[in-house]
Amino acid sequence: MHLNVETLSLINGGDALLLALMLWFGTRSGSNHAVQGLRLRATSLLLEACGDFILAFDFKLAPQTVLLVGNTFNLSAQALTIVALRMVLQRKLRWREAIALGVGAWLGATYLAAVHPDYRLRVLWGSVFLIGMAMLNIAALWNDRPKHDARAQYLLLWAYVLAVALLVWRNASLWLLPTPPQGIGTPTAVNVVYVFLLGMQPLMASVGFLLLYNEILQRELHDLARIDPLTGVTNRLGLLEASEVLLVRARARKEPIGVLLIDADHFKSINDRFGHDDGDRVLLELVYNIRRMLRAGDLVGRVGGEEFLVLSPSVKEADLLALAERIRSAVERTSFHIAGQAYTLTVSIGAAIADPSEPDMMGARRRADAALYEAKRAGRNCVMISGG
Ligand SMILES: Nc1nc2c(ncn2[C@@H]2O[C@H](COP(=O)(O)OP(=O)(O)OP(=O)(O)O)[C@@H](O)[C@H]2O)c(=O)[nH]1
Repeated sequence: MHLNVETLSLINGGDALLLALMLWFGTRSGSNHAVQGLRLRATSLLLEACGDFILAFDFKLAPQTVLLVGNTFNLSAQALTIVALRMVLQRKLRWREAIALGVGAWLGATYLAAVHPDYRLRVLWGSVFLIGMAMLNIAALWNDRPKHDARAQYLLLWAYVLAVALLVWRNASLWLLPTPPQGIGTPTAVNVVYVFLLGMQPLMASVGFLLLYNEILQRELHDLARIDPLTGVTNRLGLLEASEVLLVRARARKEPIGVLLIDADHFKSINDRFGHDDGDRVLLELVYNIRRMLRAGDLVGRVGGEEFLVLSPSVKEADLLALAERIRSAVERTSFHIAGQAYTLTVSIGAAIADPSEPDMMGARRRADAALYEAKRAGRNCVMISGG
């Protein structure tokens, strides 16, 4: 079988076109920016396919047309991919940088083809800009990467690192070969390998994009399942998982964990007087007031309607009581604005200390519950700590 650059380009163009159509039709139902990113990627594949077809039929076209039009398609595709990837990752889009790199590459390649023809210099010029584009993608994938469950993100990152290596290899080969090719259409080993690997890039990058999209969706679902939709704090499931992590850490450090159970007093009367919507707003303000009193490592979660749990690692009893008192008094001093009127609210708090030797947090949670019950019985708006 004889595989030349034209045949490979025809196959590459067909692949890119098919991928573009699949990606376009497969993302028609969604509308979030990750989906818009995939659609932009489909558009860039379409442009890539056009560039490949130009190269496949270069024997029918004037060399200047091949160069000018082919480069326009390919560089636009690369620039769009930068923005598409950033859309999927929800990063700053960097349209300006993408366009500047594309235009810079095109102008230099055109000059080095029409005015001062030098194939090696032209490839070098183009490669510098393509490496710049790949670096923008690498930066998007590397910065703010999640600590866990980021396999697809790393995979795509390595694919771009390999693309940079391929460009370096191509240039090194061109400058070191005794008889370098005079154009990409010349059937040398370097050109064939380069075009072959370049042809795999639409498929690899598209699979990478889809894996990344799936990974981002999984992460969002994971977070959504652990966040209370009204207040934005951790829900019961999130608290359960976090308390296991905190307990493991507490055992390693041999330090206790403080537990606070905070319950709004007479919350039913707020709902009855002002309605559920205003009651929801009061809950949001209450959470804000609890959060602003916490230390960096503390965690607050919603365990029930108007009941919140605070986990405070590495605290002694006195510090925990001081924290509870700070929260109680902050809420008491706050004016909650409901229907244009200032309204005060109080909270009762039950506190308990979880010893790191305990098998789980359930015992401490029960003790905090009992202390909360005592606080309610004692007249509310106070803090009680479990005796053990
Ligand atoms: N607005 C709003 N109200 C809620 C929500 N979840 C629970 N509630 C209300 O919270 C109130 C809790 O009432 P109770 O359990 O009687 O407690 P309370 O009125 O705060 O009285 P004490 O706890 O005994 O001081 C009920 O009216 C619930 O409808 C919510 O998400 N939004």
